[in-house]
Amino acid sequence: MKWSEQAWISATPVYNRILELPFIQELMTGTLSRDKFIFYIRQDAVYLSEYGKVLTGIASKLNNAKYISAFIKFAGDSISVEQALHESFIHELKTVKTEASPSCLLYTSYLHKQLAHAPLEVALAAVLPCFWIYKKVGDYILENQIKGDNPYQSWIDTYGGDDFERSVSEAISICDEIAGQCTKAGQEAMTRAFVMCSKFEWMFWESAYREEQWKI
Ligand SMILES: Cc1ncc(CO)c(N)n1
Repeated sequence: MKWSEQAWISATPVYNRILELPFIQELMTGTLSRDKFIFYIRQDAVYLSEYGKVLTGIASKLNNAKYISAFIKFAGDSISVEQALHESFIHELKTVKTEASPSCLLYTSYLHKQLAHAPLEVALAAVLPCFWIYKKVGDYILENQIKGDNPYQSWIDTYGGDDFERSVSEAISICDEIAGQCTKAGQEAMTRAFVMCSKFEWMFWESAYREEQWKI
């Protein structure tokens, strides 16, 4: 079995809980409150700018030209997606700089920590849920939504469908090729990071629904 197949099996209970989240269910029906969605988009802008830096950092540690250009492209895409979503949902030109919520800070700090201190394959596994879970959630919504006026359709179309699919398959196959050169213990460490970041994806949406604030 490929590493990715086994990693997905390990993360499936978390993925199923993500689909049940009110944020995802209401995003699908279009009933999600605009305030909750805007809170999410602002936090996601913070997230994506850190995520782009982590992807660039991974690129700088890779040795294979094909992988390097893939990760540089992923980093560039994360910036353009952020800009496009920001423009379509937050129309004001100047937005106040958003402070990361506790969940957003936890997730981005974990990614930076893997990049700084973990073996490269573990950092790779840590960024994979960002691709794979979004793709699965985007497809789930596209398949189950009742077509009509959904104010969040451009978000759904960004992650469901074919364009994002190519990047996701490429990220999965790079992880599999690198996992193939790792020991069993190395692959297990990859899976732990993959499951951990899948939990952070759950936390990110769950915290956006609550418009999570700092308690102090
Ligand atoms: C929190 C989060 N994870 C993954 C993605 C997809 O890139 C995103 N936009 N935001």
